[in-house]
Amino acid sequence: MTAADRPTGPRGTSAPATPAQPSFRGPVDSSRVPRYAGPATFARLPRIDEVGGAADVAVVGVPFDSGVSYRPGARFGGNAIREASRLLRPYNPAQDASPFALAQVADAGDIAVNPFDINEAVETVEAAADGILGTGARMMTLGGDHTIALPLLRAAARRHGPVALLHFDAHLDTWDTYFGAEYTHGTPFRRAVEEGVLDTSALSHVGIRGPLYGRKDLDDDEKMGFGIVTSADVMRRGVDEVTQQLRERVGDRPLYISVDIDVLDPAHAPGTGTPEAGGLTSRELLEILRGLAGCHLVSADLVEVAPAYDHAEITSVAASHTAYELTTIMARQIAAGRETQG
Ligand SMILES: N=C(N)NCCCC(=O)O
Ligand SMILES: [Zn+2]
Ligand SMILES: [Zn+2]
Repeated sequence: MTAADRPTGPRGTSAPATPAQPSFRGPVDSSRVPRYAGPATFARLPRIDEVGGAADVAVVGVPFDSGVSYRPGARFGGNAIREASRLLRPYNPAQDASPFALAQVADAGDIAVNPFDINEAVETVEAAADGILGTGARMMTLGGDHTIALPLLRAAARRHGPVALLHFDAHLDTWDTYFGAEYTHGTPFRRAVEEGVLDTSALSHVGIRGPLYGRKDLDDDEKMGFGIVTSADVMRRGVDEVTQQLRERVGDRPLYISVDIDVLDPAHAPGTGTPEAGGLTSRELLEILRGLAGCHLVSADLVEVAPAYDHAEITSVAASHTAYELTTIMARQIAAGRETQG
């Protein structure tokens, strides 16, 4: 084909054979710089200031655990996950994607929150999340205890409208108050329903198990609109059937995924504050998440990693892989959106 034969664009210019692919700054190359060297960022990715202060996916820490009802220590979770994530590699075979080449994923550091004033902490997280989502970024937040889901959901809803929620947890976290306190790690999703930040036609808990205060806990939860996939359901029905059900419930709504690491069995995640026997395996959790690829995931959190109770980084490694699957879903979707826009 000569130049004259080439198809031309509307203004007579030669149409490029393939649109230019944007390039993104990825992780430090672990074949050149030992993976245990240097300060930890999530997956050895650049800090957000190293990529011009903006990213497609911002990985953000929230070192806060003043909302817990039992063991403290989740304030150290984000940094434990960053440390454990040094071993992640750039290609994710389970989703056939190199997430950090598809979108700019960067570590946005920590939100500095007041450990002595929960109300102020909730406001600080909400304002910081507004700022990050306002740049057009999606958030992958590393907790911190589950209290932080409320301000994160408020910010997500301010940007997208009421969001669908998939909540992976041993616990319902739809209780009313503890010691009269409204903002705790056992109450974020009741507050979120009350405030109208959730799309109540698309709410599911996954991995629920363990003793409750009373039957009313379940009745209240159902009235709020939640469906429950128990930990035993995952075992009996299997990952594929459960994932299909979750996908149908969520549809193409803007989706928030909240993962409390205690959804995993204490054998798979001992490093957490309120452990419950009989949980998911890390394999089950990762497979369910992979099966959610293609959903419109706008933000996610991973909370309740308390490294003081961990052994050999079992919990923080599982958490780092969980965050990796979630960021892969986001990066794939960002790249797909870029392609449809041309
Ligand atoms: N969000 C977590 N991890 N736990 C909530 C447990 C609340 C309770 O102690 O009843
Ligand atoms: Zn929990
Ligand atoms: Zn929780």
